[in-house]
Amino acid sequence: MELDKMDENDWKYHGEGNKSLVVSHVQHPRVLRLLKYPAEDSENPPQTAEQAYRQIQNIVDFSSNVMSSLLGEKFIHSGEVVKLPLEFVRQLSIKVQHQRPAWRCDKVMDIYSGCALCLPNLTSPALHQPTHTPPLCIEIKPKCGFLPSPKHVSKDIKTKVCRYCMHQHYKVANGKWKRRSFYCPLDLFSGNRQRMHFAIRHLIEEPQNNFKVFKGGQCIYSSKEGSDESPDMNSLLHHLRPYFLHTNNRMNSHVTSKAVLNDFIQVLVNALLSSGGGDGGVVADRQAEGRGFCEASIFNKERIRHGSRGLPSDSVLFRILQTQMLDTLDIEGLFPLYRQVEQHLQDFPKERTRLQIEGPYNEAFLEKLQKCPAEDDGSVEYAVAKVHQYRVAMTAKDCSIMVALVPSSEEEEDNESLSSQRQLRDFRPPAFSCSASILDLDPKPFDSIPRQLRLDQKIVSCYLRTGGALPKGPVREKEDCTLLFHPM
Ligand SMILES: O=P(O)(O)O[C@@H]1[C@@H](OP(=O)(O)O)[C@H](OP(=O)(O)O)[C@H](O)[C@H](OP(=O)(O)O)[C@H]1OP(=O)(O)O
Ligand SMILES: Nc1ncnc2c1ncn2[C@@H]1O[C@H](COP(=O)(O)OP(=O)(O)OP(=O)(O)O)[C@@H](O)[C@H]1O
Repeated sequence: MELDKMDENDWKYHGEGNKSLVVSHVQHPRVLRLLKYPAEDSENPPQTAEQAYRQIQNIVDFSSNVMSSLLGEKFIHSGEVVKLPLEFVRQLSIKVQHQRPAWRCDKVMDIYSGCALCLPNLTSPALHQPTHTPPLCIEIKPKCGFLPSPKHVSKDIKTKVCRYCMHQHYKVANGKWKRRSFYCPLDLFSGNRQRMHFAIRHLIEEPQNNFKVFKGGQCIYSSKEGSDESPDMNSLLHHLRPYFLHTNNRMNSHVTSKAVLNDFIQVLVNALLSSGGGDGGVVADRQAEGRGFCEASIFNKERIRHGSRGLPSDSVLFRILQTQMLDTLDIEGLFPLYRQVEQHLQDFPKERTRLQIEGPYNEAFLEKLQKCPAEDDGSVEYAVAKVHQYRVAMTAKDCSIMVALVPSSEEEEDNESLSSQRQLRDFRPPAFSCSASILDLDPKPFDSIPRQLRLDQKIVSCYLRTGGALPKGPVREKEDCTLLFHPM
């Protein structure tokens, strides 16, 4: 990228979250991720260019030195900080403004620092030689996949109903989303194919900010926040159909919509479970302790035909779950330790640096959280290590997975078809090369912890007030088998 020859016409709006706005290059497979600030700060940027540069460098360091070691290098693309001409950034901001969703416009793109994070465009993968059919990329923000231990929570409901399912009630009550999603992260992280299939079907039905589909780098399926309408599933099926026309080893143009959707979900489940040659060990403790099933999930436990096999030990979901589970105390158990650290920093402000509260996110930081004593010995080191662990777990609870499905080239498919005809008489899944990456691995600020506690309390009390009635028995059998199809 020639930084002195940047032209806003080479870039287009790609997407955004709460903290950053992403533009993609029109020709090369890369994106720029720019910081956002609250709109009221637009006249006076809240930090200097040097601070913005440091913030983005911290993101790179946290991703490459800390999260990469916990999640596995093969899933991580940390990118690099780039300095951009200010005029380019200003023009870019004007260019993308009209494409931004209204509900994200309470924040503005940073046009002052000229700093951005340059990353590979994970929606334009080049795993194989280019094929005629564009790759499909599926972005899933899975959220927290386990229930907290009863030891640390004050409300029993937290050990029965997962945070995501409770949060849905709060989000609908506050108008963030019009409809509740029946996706449950504990089903996705179960490692049980039926439960995972079920979870993904509910992500498709009500994607919110947890599910998007890209085709050839373009977003073709996502929720529009605040909109009354469900996303257009017929349009999604229309896009997916050409990828899933093979049944019984034959091209079949009469494949039903249901079959297309089932095949799509099956390929996605396979990609999420793919172990990349690992030993296939399983997450045992979460299941055994009863922390892997949420009572609000509408998946009927009795439908599990085969016991859960757990997640393969180097699958992307396993690595994310293990990292999330560094939160061993729940926010309620962690908060007193946070207060202890806060008090210590008030008494000894210089300790902030030694304890690496705002980084640097280097090997020493990783060591601090990995070598945390098993028991609370009352030391500030213990408290800091638990806070660091909690923050890392927060990042893992808020990251997204990008699964790339690249159709095999026709030549490869022909060869594969010959061998698979010998092996599989009745079903040949579509041939894709799959890969998974993890995105949005920013460090969560130390002082975001009190907000976590307040939000936790609001979510639980809202759930107990409005939605606390758990589904009774094996309910919604019908719902868990039926997706709403409209004639195409
Ligand atoms: O607190 P949560 O679980 O609602 O997560 C926030 C996300 O909300 P979600 O529930 O996924 O819609 C929220 O996502 P949205 O803005 O709702 O798309 C952010 O990811 C936020 O992270 P940050 O403060 O921008 O670093 C997330 O905040 P953190 O708690 O991870 O800091
Ligand atoms: N490397 C990438 N390649 C392709 N698309 C990307 C990449 N990074 C981000 N995106 C897209 O941009 C969107 C916003 O990015 P990201 O999730 O990093 O923003 P954020 O502001 O940190 O989100 P959050 O709301 O979770 O804080 C993502 O949902 C994804 O669709």
